[in-house]
Amino acid sequence: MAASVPLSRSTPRSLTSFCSRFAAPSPHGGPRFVSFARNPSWRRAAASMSIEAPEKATNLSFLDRKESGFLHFVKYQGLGNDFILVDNRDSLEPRVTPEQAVKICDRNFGVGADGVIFAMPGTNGTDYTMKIFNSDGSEPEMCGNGVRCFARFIAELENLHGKQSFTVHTGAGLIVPEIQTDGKVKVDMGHPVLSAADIPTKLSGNKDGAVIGDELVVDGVAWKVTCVSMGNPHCVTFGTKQQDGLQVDDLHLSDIGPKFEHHEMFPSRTNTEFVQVISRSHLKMRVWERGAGATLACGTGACAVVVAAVLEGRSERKCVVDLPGGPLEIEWREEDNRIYMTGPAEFSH
Ligand SMILES: N[C@@H](CCC[C@H](N)C(=O)O)C(=O)O
Repeated sequence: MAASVPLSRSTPRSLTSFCSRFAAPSPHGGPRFVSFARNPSWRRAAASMSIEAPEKATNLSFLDRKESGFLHFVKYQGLGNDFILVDNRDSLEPRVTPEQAVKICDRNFGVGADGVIFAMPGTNGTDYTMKIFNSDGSEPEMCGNGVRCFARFIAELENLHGKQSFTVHTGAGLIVPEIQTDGKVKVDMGHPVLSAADIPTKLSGNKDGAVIGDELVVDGVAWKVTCVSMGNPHCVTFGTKQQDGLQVDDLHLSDIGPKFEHHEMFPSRTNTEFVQVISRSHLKMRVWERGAGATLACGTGACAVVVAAVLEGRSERKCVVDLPGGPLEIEWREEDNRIYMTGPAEFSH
């Protein structure tokens, strides 16, 4: 998306008033994204928004303006899961509140995105901290597609080229994305968490506390579910008790998704993945995300799907997972119990 919003006196009233509601103060007063100037496509598609129409003529691009009251941002997407990225490297205080994030993410009255991501200084010895708000303003622990976008954003901000790797502190702990020479990003997503209490789910689980192929009644239908946390909660299903073997294209996601998300068995709500097995190394899924609804892709969801498929004996540990926005490569390594996700992350034009 070319989100260029040069506000002027002719700016439509609706846009001006929208901007006024989420203009973020600049604590240091300096230009935030000086590095935008390096990349011509950023200069076109990166945007800033202000509470007021500029009065004075200037030769500077609006991206380089120093006035406080501008929120500078860019958009990235990973397989169509799209995010507004904000340079927050000077502070652990996000420049945008959850309420403002809801407005910015609105696809009709705002910029439109599945979430807002902040690039913050590192904590606990990491290079950076990633914070994210969902489009409903809630704050998830982790975001797989988001961390790939985050890595590309950092590389652009820091003017880094070629293979690069960072340590990123997230609500799910340490995450390590590595930009590959082909521009894709491979992410060490850490270990999956299987204990019901930690996911969290009230489903009782087996003797180890894991919920694998358990029954969950949703709207009178008994689904078979496996629950996995990738830092954030996931409920994965391959079908109902009656019908094992979903045709995911036939699902009415906006009907069934919210019923899983808000089910009483998930005290922190849940992301839900509906999965079709194409082969033992090829899965197809649709996702209903907590706090964002139906999205085109979910990285943590794709990881959870492979873990669930392995635990249910449906797939190998290395799979291609097809999402509506495209494929991700996922591997759950036996040697170290870590999950590796590889996929694209692109600047939104
Ligand atoms: N799309 C993300 C997940 C974003 C967070 C999720 N909605 C939640 O609330 O847990 C991904 O790619 O992992």
